[in-house]
Amino acid sequence: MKVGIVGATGYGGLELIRFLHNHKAVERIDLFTSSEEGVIFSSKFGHLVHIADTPLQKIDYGALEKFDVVFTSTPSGVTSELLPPLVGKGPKLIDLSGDFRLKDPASYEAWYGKKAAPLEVIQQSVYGLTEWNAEHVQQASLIANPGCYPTAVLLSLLPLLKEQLIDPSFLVIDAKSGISGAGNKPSQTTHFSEANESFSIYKTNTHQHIPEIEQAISMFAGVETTISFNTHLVPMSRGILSTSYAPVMPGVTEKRLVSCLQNTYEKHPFVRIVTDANSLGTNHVKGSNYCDILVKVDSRTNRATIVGVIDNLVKGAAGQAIQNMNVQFDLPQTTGLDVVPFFI
Ligand SMILES: NC(=O)C1=CN([C@@H]2O[C@H](COP(=O)(O)OP(=O)(O)OC[C@H]3O[C@@H](n4cnc5c(N)ncnc54)[C@H](OP(=O)(O)O)[C@@H]3O)[C@@H](O)[C@H]2O)C=CC1
Ligand SMILES: CC(=O)N[C@@H](CCC(=O)OP(=O)(O)O)C(=O)O
Repeated sequence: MKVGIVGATGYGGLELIRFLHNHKAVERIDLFTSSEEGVIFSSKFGHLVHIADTPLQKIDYGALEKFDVVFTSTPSGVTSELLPPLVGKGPKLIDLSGDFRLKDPASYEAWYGKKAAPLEVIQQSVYGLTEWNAEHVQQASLIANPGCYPTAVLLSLLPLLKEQLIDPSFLVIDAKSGISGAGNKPSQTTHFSEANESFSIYKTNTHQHIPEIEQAISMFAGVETTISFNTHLVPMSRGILSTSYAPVMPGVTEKRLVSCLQNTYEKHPFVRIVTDANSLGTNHVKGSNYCDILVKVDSRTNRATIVGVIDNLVKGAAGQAIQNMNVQFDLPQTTGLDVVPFFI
């Protein structure tokens, strides 16, 4: 199939190229830019010499319409305007940004501080958390790829919430991310001299992923809840680790929680349930499409500690997008990671 990537020069776009280059179903990859038309892609990214030697192209609707799949890996606020004219025109659209995730435009505007996409287009979008929504993803023409934090949080919590094994009324989620989660433009907080040897909280109680997580818990677990969710910046390149705390329902054992997770993800190749905390950490998932999940019950408080670990660029962005493409076209759940080297 022929694939176009808008936002190819960003971190998500670079990982998409790495995956797609070895994907058996992909015969051609075209790369689009809003700022560097004509620049030979590999001249900017040495690890892609001989792999992506094509020039960056200007974003053009006539060209985009001809692809089988178009990935948009742009900052929020871009695709809400760019994609509506393309929906239903031919290519399957997989958007990595937050622009089509929230079903309520007022909620998007409140949390993102930007104008929402038209309601009729939002209504057509399907939330692409592959492990939980493959059936709908298969039919969709516009897929809203989940955010990075929501991927780690939801994959680890949804099974336990759906089976009513933990109490949704007191969910506390403490999440940490590497710097690449913030994209390739340094800001004061992500600049090396600020982030290195530091550890900081940001967007305290106001993170835009709060409504996305609550919406997905309602959608997939059938539970309405208000979460406490906070995010922290860790001086590492990539990776997310989220630790959630919730009271365990009366009579539920740790064994029951573990088996619920194991049963849910038995047929999902990219989720691993780990039982030993020593084998859990962002280094174990770097560059991979895995989400690792650990659950332990604190016997003193009868609260569960639920940990989800992903590579935010891969499981949270590009890899999840490729999984969505595979599901849409009924392709094997492969990623083709082996040959193309890492950038970071
Ligand atoms: N980084 C991560 O871990 C994750 C990111 N995401 C989401 O994926 C999306 C991409 O993230 P990421 O790759 O990190 O972002 P980056 O900031 O690294 O890259 C975004 C790219 O978008 C292009 N771009 C910027 N402005 C515009 C515009 N107005 N019109 C068209 N293209 C534009 C730029 O390329 P050019 O100048 O060449 O046009 C830029 O390289 C974001 O929405 C992010 O929230 C989701 C999950 C994880
Ligand atoms: C470390 C860091 O800054 N991470 C970003 C994640 C951005 C993201 O994925 O947000 P979208 O929902 O807009 O796609 C953040 O916390 O805002």
